[in-house]
Parts: sequence; structure tokens; C-alpha cells
Amino acid sequence: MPLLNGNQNARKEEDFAGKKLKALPYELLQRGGDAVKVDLQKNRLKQINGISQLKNLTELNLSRNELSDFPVDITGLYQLEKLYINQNNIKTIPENVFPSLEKLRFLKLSTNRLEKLPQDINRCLHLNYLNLSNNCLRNLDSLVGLSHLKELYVERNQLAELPELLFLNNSLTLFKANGNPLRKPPQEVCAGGLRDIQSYFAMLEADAPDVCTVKTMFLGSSMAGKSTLCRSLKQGCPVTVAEEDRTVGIEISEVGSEGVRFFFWDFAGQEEYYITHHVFITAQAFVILAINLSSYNMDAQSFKEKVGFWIKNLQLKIPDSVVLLVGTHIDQCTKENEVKEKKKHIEEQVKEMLETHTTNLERRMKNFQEMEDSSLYYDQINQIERLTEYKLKVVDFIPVDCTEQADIDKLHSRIKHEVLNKETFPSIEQTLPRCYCEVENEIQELLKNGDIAEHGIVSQSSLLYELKNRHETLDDDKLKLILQYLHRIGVIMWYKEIPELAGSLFVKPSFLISLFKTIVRHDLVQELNKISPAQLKSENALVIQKKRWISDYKDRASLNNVAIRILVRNELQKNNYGITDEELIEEVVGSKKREGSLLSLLKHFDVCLSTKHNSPLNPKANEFCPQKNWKPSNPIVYEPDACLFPSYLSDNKQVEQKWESDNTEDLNIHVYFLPEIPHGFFHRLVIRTCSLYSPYWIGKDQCVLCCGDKRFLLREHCDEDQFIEIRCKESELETPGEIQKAWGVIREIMKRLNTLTEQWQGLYLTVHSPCKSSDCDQYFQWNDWQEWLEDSGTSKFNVGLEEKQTCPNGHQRRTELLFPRTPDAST
Ligand SMILES: Nc1nc2c(ncn2[C@@H]2O[C@H](COP(=O)(O)OP(=O)(O)OP(=O)(O)O)[C@@H](O)[C@H]2O)c(=O)[nH]1
Repeated sequence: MPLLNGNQNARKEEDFAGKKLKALPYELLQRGGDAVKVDLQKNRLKQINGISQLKNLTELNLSRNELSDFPVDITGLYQLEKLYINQNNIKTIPENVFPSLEKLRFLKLSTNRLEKLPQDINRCLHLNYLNLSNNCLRNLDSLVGLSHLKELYVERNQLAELPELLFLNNSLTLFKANGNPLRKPPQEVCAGGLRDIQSYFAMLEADAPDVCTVKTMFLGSSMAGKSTLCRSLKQGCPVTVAEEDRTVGIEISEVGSEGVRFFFWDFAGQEEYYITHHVFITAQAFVILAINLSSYNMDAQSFKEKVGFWIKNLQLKIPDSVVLLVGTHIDQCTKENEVKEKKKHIEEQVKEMLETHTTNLERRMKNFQEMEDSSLYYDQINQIERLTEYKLKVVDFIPVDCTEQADIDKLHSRIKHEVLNKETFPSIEQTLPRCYCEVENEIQELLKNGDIAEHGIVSQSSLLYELKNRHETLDDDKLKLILQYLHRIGVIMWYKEIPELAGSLFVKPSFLISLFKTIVRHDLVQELNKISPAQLKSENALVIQKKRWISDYKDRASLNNVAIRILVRNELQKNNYGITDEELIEEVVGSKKREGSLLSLLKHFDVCLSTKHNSPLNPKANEFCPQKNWKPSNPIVYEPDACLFPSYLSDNKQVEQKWESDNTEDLNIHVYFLPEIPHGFFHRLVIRTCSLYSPYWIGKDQCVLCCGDKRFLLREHCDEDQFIEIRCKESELETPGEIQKAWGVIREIMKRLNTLTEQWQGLYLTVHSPCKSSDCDQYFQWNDWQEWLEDSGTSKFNVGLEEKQTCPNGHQRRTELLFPRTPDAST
């Protein structure tokens, strides 16, 4: 589809964007000193000879071209204030370019191949915006001295250290450095933003020690031997784990070994728990994937369940993770060569899986590159290219008998060897101010001495008070920054962004996780059955209600809030915690009027949503109106009394009833996922969307939600091509205004989809609108849907002014039935 300019009328500049140019056009050069702004983006320029004739140029856009050398002709543009030269292939910039660009304020150099910056870039004294993201930079020293720099982006480079002097510069207001192997300051400090970095450097002593910390995650299916491995490595000798002592949820423990601190995270293998795993599976970790070799059959199904599923998840979530395969139970593999053959089978399958992943990405990229108007797909090509650069590393396969000391020792030294390999883990050593470690130790002391209760829930104010008493030099602000750092490395949990939880810290994360497991578990029906009459009475509930809770849970995956309160209260009062503090119990479990912290957390992590069952369509419900402030439906009006866990649903009956049937004229877009839709993604999207729109009906892989009297459908397709479909019933859209509003709702859904996607680094999306003529399998590709989501009314979309669109088979439809119109085009 051609790229159209959505609001050309407002532009006075020379617009040569997207014209497949290989050289500067004669008509542009003729303009000489008259040209002030020139837009040459999305062309095929390899050089720009003659540009210096445009002496009065103040703004030049050369992004998305094919420049591999920095065009030195630019040095003649003395009036230049804004330069976009991002998304090219530039490897180096020579010295003496920047000193002549005295007026340059804005420089976008992102997505190039720069390994080094010229020393004299700091002579560009008026520079206040600099974007260097997506390059290969290892050093930023030459930026020191840019005294007007306000915004600096250096995401996804090869930076290990940031220059301290850069942060003494008070002009900086925005700094982003995600995706670098940083050790000084560590990434978890940078994630907090500029203030955290400045404080970090202010506290850093000249002789601050390096600390080595590794999060080690034990993953694998149920009964693979994860807990056995984890506990045996921790104790240094074989430990047997009784079957009834299975991991429920996640267990965390800390192990120190010759200068390296390991945090072992043992994830339960049963499917019920996967929905909480995503919260704790984080980047920069070492993954031990346990595979029970004795129950491994050398077939596709067995590989998929025990190995493939986990590798795929990691590829999507942390595509550059480091994985060690550990085959357990070899003592039970009694056939000759059994271990050898199974090991070979798994290794071959893994190799094939990784290769197929790369080939698929490359094929998709080639498709775009070979398209006639490939420059329109620059973003797509770039994003896929970025994905191909991620390499999930499977370092080895080690068969072990977990009951043998020699095997545990062998595994231990292999892990250590791998972790200390600088190439595999470039940022394992981190430089930290002493007080960071001291505060962490002091929290452990407070727990040990009983100054913090055993469950580890402590109010922010009392923790700060205790820490300040021990650390006179640290004020509240500094302490909070350190606590946030400890939260990011997983040592404590502090969900500052959830209003109900901001005042409490969980300094014993395993306690919090054990609370999760009271609700998210494989044997929940048994647990509900065990609720005693006395427990029912304490909540003024009747035995008949208990029966309904069980049937609601089984049939509709919704768990009554009263039942949740009883289960969690029971867990808290059990011997291992023995909590009798009513105030604390209420804080965790909530009351009829107030939601407890546990539910807030489960919702925050998209595990469940508040529910209200069987509501009719409600034309008076809050309706989304574009251009107006969007107010979500007020939960109080709907009095939710239960929590719905969409991932436990097994059919779509209700949804199908409410939606009735598809109509080819429905507004309909398809969001394609490459390589595939991550496990649990659809339900999390549904949770995020339905908490905004009421009423809704949710099924296994479909969901209907209503905005006013209009129905919208979300449907997951997990066949060969995996996509999520978003539809709005055509019969409910009578006027152009209603169509516009429907796109507004779709935009809200897509925004949620897009932000959710950010949690999976290895994902790539494309959006299509299928042709509406029956029997036509063509579609309209939508390239700049992301710009539409971010749009504040000014950017240009490829779906602007044309009244009609024509599919490759010649079918025509009005544009607004296929894509949203740009705001100014519809008025
Ligand atoms: N004989 C033998 N038994 C093992 C070996 N590894 C683990 N086991 C036993 O296998 C059973 C399951 O091991 P776990 O460590 O609980 O398995 P898991 O992967 O943590 O299981 P979930 O908690 O369900 O996710 C336990 O009874 C272990 O003692 C091994 O190498 N040989």
C-alpha cells in the first residue's frame, strides 16, 4: 500500500520522503539557499553529494537510507540545528565534523553501526538532544563537556561503564541506557533513571568493591529434578526431595561460593504455576533446564514437553539467555547407551530448533527486503534484524545422577566455570558503593534479630527508620534508591507503583511467593473442599456457598473473594508463619470493603481480574470517546465479588453465545506474532483490556467486551500463523462517527497489546486488515500502526487521505472500514 502523507497541508519543507531516491534530486539542489527544511527519509541514498549548496538548511532528515559513511558534506551546513541520520549503516564518524556544526541542537544517530564516537563531538556545545541507541558503542567519554545536553539515549549498545563526569552535568533531564552489559553502574541502577545514577556515583567510593551476583533459574517440567539439583548444589551434597515436598510456586535461596553469590530460583514445573513464572523470569540470568532422562522418550512430543516448551519461552522472553541442559535420573536409565542416545537426541533437536528460529527470521526479513517498495518496510526489517542478533546460548548438556556426590561436584564446577566466563556473562562483576551491600546486610540482620517479623512484611516508614538509625549518612531518598535497587535484583520486593502496596516492603520474597501458591495451585478444589464450617462462619458464609464456590471455580474459573480470604488467612495462620496479627492478616487478605495486598499483586501481574458475572449488555455503561478523557468503568458500580483466572477456562461457549457470528464487513484487524504468541499472552491481554471495559465475557481463546452498546471480539489463533484478531460488529456501527469511536476502542486494546509485548524482547508484530470480499485471501498491510498508537494528532500514517483502498485482487473498500483515518482527515 502506498505511503501517504496524513497532513501535508501543514508542511512547508521540501518533502522528498519515500521516493526511492538514489541521489539528491536536481530540483532540490536548485533551491540552494532557499531550502530551510529537507525531508529525505525512507530513500535509498548512499551518499548526498552537493548537499552543502543548501547553505541555509536548519533541519535535515536523512533517516532510513543506505548511508554507510558519514556524509562529510554536512560540515558545510553551518545553520543546521536538527539532523536525523538514524537507521542507516554508518560505522564511523570522522573528526572535524561536529566543530563546524555550531548550531546543532538535535542529533538522531540511532540504529547505525557506530563502534566509536569522534573525540570532538563535545564541541557541539548547543546539542541538547542526542540519540545513539542501537549502535555498538563501548565508550561515552567523548560526550563529557556537552553542557547543554538534556536528553541522551544510549540504549542497546555495548557499554560496560558510564563516565561519572557525564552525570555531574546537571543539564541532563532524560537518560536511557537499557540493553547494555553495564557493570558501573549496574543495569538495575540505570533502570531507575537519572537520579538513581547520579546518587550512585555520589555514593561510589574510589576503591568500591566489585561484587559478583548471578541469578540462577531452575526450569523444567514437573518431577524433572529441579529442587533436587537446587538443594544439592546449595548443600554441596546429594539431597533427596520427597514427592510430597514438591515445589509449589517458586523457591528462592542464596548461596555463596568463592566470591560469587548465586541466587537460586527454583520454579515449580506444574502447568498451573506457569502463569506466575513470567513475573520472576528476568534477564541476565543463568538458566538450568532440568530434563528427567529416564522418562524422556526420543520423540517429538517428549522433546516439546520437556525441552522445547522452555527453550521457546526463553527465546521469546529473554532471547539472549544462557542455558545449561542438565539430564537427571541417569541412574534409572538402564538400557545400554540410553543416556548417550537421549543426550544426542536432545542436542540435535535443540540445535535444529535454534536454527529454524534463525532461518524463519531471516526468511521473513528477506521477504520484506525483496518487496518492490522495501524502503517502506525499513522499521520491520530493522526490528527483525535486531531479533536475529539475539543468540540464545545453550552451553552444554550434562547428564547427572542427583544421588551421586561426584555428579553434584561435576555440575557445581561446570556452573562456576560458565558463570565466570566473561564472554558469556559480561556484566557479572558489578561495582557497587559499599552502602548498597551494607543496607542489604542490615535488612538481613533486622530479620535475624526479630526486628522485622519472620514473614518479612514491613512498613516503609519503620524500615527507613531502622536503617537510618544504623546508617547516619543515608537520608530517606538515598535509602529509597537502594531499596529500589534491591527490589530490581530480587532480594526484596517493593511494588512502589501499586498504590495499595507502596507503603509495604516484602523483605522475604519467598513469603510473598508462598502466598501466591495458596491461590494459584493444582489442587485448589481440594483446598476449597477442606474449608471447615468454623472458617465459613468467620466470614459469615454458608456451606451451600462453599459448594457454589467450587462449581464456579470448576465451570467458570472464577474464585469467590470470600473463599480467597479464607484460604489465605488459613495459610498465614499455619504453623510455619503462625501469624495472628489481625491487622496484618487483613492487609494481606483484604475485607469486604477493601482489596488485600495479595489480590492487588495478582492483578498487577495479570494473573486474574475482578469479575462480575452474567451482566447484560449495558448501553449506559461508560463508553470510550476519542478525544475525551477515558474513564474506565467504575468497579464499585459493578461490585465485583470474585476473581476470574482466564487461563483456567476450557471453552468459549458463553463468548460464542454473546458474539453470535462473524460478518465479513466487521471492522477486523489481525496482529501477527513472530515467532509465535507467547504462552499466557492472550489471557494477560484479556485481563488488561477487560479491566477497562464492562461488561465482558471471557473464554479459552476468545473474549467479547462491550463499550456502550457496541461489541468487540478478541480471538487468539494458534495454528501455523499465529495471530490475535480484533473485531467490532459492523451491524452496530451506523454512522461515520460510530466507526471513528470503534477505532478509538480498538486503539485502546492495541495500546495494551503493544505495551504487553514489551515484556517479550524476542517478539515481533505485524498488523494486517484482511480483505472483506468473500473468498479473497488478500490483506492490507498496515505499516505504521505503532505511530498511530503513539500519535498525538500530528504524525503521518500510511492510512490517511485516500477514500478507498484496493486489495491486490482488485476489491475496493472505504478506508475507514479497513484502517482508522488520521484525525484531521476525518473531520
Ligand atoms: N534416582 C534419582 N532420583 C532423582 C534424581 N533427581 C531427582 N530425583 C527424584 O525425583 C523426584 C522429583 O524431583 P524434584 O527435585 O522434586 O523435581 P522438581 O523438578 O523440582 O519437581 P516439581 O517440584 O514438581 O516441579 C524426587 O523424589 C527426587 O528425589 C536422580 O538423578 N536420580
